[in-house]
Amino acid sequence: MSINLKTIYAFAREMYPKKSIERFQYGTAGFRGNADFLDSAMFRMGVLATLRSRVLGGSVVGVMITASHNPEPDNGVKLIDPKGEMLDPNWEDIATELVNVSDQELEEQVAKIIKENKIDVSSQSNVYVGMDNRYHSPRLLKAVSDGVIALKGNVKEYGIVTTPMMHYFVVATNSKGVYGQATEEGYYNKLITAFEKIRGNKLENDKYRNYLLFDGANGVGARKMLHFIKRMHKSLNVEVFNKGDGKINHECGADYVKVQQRCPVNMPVTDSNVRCVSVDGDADRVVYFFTDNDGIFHLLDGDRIATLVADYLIDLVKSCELELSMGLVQTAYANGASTDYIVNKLKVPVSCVSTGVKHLHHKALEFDIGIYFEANGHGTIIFSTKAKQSITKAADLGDEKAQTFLLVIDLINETVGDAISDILLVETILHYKGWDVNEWLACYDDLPNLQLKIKVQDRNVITTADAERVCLTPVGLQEQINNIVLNYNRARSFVRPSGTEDVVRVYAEAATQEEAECLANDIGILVQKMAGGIEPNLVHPNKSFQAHF
Ligand SMILES: CC(=O)N[C@H]1[C@@H](OP(=O)(O)O)O[C@H](CO)[C@@H](O)[C@@H]1O
Ligand SMILES: [Mg+2]
Repeated sequence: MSINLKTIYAFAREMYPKKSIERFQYGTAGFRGNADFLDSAMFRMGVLATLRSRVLGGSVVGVMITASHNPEPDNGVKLIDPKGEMLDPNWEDIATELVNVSDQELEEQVAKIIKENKIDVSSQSNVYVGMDNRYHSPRLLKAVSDGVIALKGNVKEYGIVTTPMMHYFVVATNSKGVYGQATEEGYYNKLITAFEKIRGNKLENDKYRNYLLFDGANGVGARKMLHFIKRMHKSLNVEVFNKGDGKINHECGADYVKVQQRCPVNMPVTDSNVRCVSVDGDADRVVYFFTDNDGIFHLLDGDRIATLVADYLIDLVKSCELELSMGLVQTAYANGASTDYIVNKLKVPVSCVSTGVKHLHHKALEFDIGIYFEANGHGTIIFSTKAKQSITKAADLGDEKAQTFLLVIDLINETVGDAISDILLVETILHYKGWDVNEWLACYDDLPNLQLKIKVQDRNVITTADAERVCLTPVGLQEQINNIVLNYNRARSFVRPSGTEDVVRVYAEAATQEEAECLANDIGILVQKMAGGIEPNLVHPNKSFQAHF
């Protein structure tokens, strides 16, 4: 097979010309931005995925088209490496260069990647592509596929799927079916079979009620949840809201509920103490919430899920009498109270890494059982080969707890955070414990906290170290943050440039809600002053925070 690189240039010039002069950066989760300007980046990512697969001996590489929690006009693209991980960091740089060259330079740039990585262009290449349900996703999916075809790679289109489903399909194929069947039906079967076997026939237990309200964020998660419901024989009674008739993520979804700390729209949370969940636009994150007898909203976020899961897995390991190392990975956004609870009560070591699941996943690989969750609800659990082998051995010897443990592993999408798999896991644990939401909430008290977004001229003037907890530049900013934090009780604050939006994020937590709000306000004003804020009224001096989000 010979490849004429001129076809790439012709394609690019005629069908996918570069429309934007703005520099793209492969960020926390790939390229993101207004969908009108992404066609060329999509085509080029199709080209790159083909080359990446060739470098890796024809293993399947995935491409997911989604802008996750971003607003409706945005879209994005990220590549999935063969074991389900995010793209290799060296290739993130290659991707950034490829997306930013002009149409005229494209042919030469592709030739350079081929040469530098010693790619045999006649070798096999296999790329899977999937997309979320944004109206511009089909157009962008075609651009990715055309990129693969331009380099004579094989492309398989999965249509509308969640991000974690794409990761699952990639791993299932590359593991030659050991991880599961690489079809939508195979995915549902794997999770539902494990869930229903663990749950058995008794659907309610003590205070646990078999009833869940599900906010689908008008994204792909809603329609996939409906597929689950159809196949689940009522083992989980779920009602789905925000199914897709409104704008994606608009006043709903996991990001809205977590950041605004309030219920999503169009969800009748009238009964108190009913478990509710919100997933984000591509269903890789989930947060729980409920309103209590006084109508007060309570959030059970990624930190809560992580602690619930850790507690349950510690019990399973103990009852199977296994020697396995366990670690929990968080980011600086984790609530300080959750970290204290994990270290002091659960006695599990905690690591703090930079934002973005690729960092958490990487760290979690160091443990036999690595639990990782971002506070926003994005996370999963991964098990080492040693862990799986010793649990399987115990199960084969007839240990019933070990048999349950294997089913729990099957229920978890180890390839990446998966909102629906995480929900099924949380429901399994709450059902096992016989808990309602109040018992779960009572594990520890969250420190009040707040996030602000500040628009600045160039967010990259802020650089950080120590898992983003310390600002290196602008010089002097960190010292001033430290001084402000001293004015508040149990306080912590940090700032970092977002990797998915053109903003600087401010995080603040303190002993009381009022203190957290004042602290966020002080730090926000400081950032505006020292990092070139462009909308001075974003941080309102009277501490009314509505305007910031
Ligand atoms: C504070 C926050 O929630 N940040 C999110 C957000 O990243 P930023 O780099 O903060 O924009 O999107 C990422 C991708 O979905 C997610 O991994 C991360 O946790
Ligand atoms: Mg997402």
